[in-house]
Amino acid sequence: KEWGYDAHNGPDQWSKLFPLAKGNHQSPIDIKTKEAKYDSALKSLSISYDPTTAKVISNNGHYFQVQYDDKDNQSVLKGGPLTGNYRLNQFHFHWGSSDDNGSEHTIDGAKQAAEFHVVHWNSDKYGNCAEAVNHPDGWAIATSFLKIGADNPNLQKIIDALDSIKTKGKKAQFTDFDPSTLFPASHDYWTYHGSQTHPPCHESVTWIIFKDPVPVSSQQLAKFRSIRASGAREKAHPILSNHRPTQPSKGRKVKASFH
Ligand SMILES: NS(=O)(=O)c1ncc[nH]1
Ligand SMILES: [Zn+2]
Repeated sequence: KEWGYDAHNGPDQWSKLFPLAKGNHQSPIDIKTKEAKYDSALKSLSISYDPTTAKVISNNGHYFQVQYDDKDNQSVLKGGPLTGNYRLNQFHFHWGSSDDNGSEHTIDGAKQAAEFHVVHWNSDKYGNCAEAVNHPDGWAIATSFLKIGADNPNLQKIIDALDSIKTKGKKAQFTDFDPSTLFPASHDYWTYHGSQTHPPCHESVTWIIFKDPVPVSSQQLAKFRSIRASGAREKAHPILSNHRPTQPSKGRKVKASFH
């Protein structure tokens, strides 16, 4: 009985097996832009990725992800709300069953078509990504919203790889990809402390959410939905939607890097 996004194993059921899902610092949340306070102490973000550290694209049955070689600090995120080096480990996306929903975080209640998560871990303090997720300052996730518009050429290499990882458990070699090509031109961001957005839902994430969206065409996004939760020899079960609903903010303050 694996967690998922269907009625029988979806977000409302997760806390039965993963009690952290009922915590007070859960993600995603709704970003109320008028309540987000500008914080002049927030530094500018330093994003430095080596595209050759991209290694493998895989289908874990929940989404597809690209994993990076994180044996040293070749691809790191620093600055912003962060102290020290956060090493790039993987990226993935969340989407919905139609273009009018799909993001996990919302902006003043508005859902975006999809959401891009670039996962990093605190390599100054912890030995690896899995260890870091057990600590409040362990992870940092840089996030951009995808908005329906023109074809995004920076997504095409990913989309062209999806046919090779159609079913759960499949992997394929994938390199020479810089995730910052899917960040907006402006690095204005909101930041708050929260959790992984799916089990085990550890509250170890500094979220860094870019204000401006990046484009994706409806046709490109439709290809995401062809990825399957089912294995090669099982009945086809496309992942039409894999976003968690927003969680109570429980008094948490969202800070803004911009006026
Ligand atoms: N969606 S997320 O980036 O918060 C995540 N990745 C792995 C577990 N949870
Ligand atoms: Zn995610």
